[in-house]
Amino acid sequence: MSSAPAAFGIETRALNLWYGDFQALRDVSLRIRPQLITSLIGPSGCGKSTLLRCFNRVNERYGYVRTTGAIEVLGQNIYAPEVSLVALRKAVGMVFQRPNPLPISVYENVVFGLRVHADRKQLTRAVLDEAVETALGEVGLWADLKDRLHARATSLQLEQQQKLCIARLLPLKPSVILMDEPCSALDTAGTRAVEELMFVLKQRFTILIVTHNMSQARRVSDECVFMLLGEVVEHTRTEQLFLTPHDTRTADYVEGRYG
Ligand SMILES: Nc1ncnc2c1ncn2[C@@H]1O[C@H](COP(=O)(O)OP(=O)(O)OP(=O)(O)O)[C@@H](O)[C@H]1O
Repeated sequence: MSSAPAAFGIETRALNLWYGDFQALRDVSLRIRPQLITSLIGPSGCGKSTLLRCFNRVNERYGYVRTTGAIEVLGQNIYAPEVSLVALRKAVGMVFQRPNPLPISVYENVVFGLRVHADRKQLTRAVLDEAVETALGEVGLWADLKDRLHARATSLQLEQQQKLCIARLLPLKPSVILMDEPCSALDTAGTRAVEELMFVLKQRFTILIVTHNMSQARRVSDECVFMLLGEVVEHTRTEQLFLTPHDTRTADYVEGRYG
């Protein structure tokens, strides 16, 4: 993926997606700005996760998925023949609902992506050590884990596991981080900790988060996208979407009248 400056972190035009005969996304045209947090909100089944998964082309693992329209990440068409899935997934990292560190050490989790993507000859012990210290430092885990780098990642607290899942994206220098309900397995303290981390990370990335939690969308996001039945109903500044939405369907949703 090229790193040329682009006005939008993600842009879609007339994006449609079908699971077999069922159309899950309808004519989605969106511009997601970099250095912001954008939340995708809407009732269950409206297509939030499907849309998120378009941006790293994960939906394609199902043979019965068909997509039309355009998707650009940092100005580059992600379906262009010269874009490999490996390069795309390096540029577009993803964090899931349940923390999913690999059942290996903390250290090996952080360098896993480098071992897959980077030239082996360049991966000296010093390079790997530095990558681990930097990535764990960026997510605020270094002080807690520097003496436990060889502990099994799955033995950490859930909050630490989720931060580790974010840390392991960073050595690959992504431009976009997708988060699908990243706090739904965490308690209040863990949720706050991950939200604070998102504020730090947004200075460098395009962050797109799916959340069911309206308070969280209000707390963390600069912009919100409200979806209904596979369509984008409204995309605007968070404050506006919650206080003075344009569309009555948005107002009904944020006021809790359905969904
Ligand atoms: N792999 C799949 N195969 C077939 N249909 C699917 C698949 N994944 C999702 N769908 C359908 O596509 C629609 C959108 O689902 P999606 O999970 O994207 O919605 P969502 O807004 O993220 O929902 P939730 O908030 O419940 O996670 C739903 O009707 C769902 O049943």
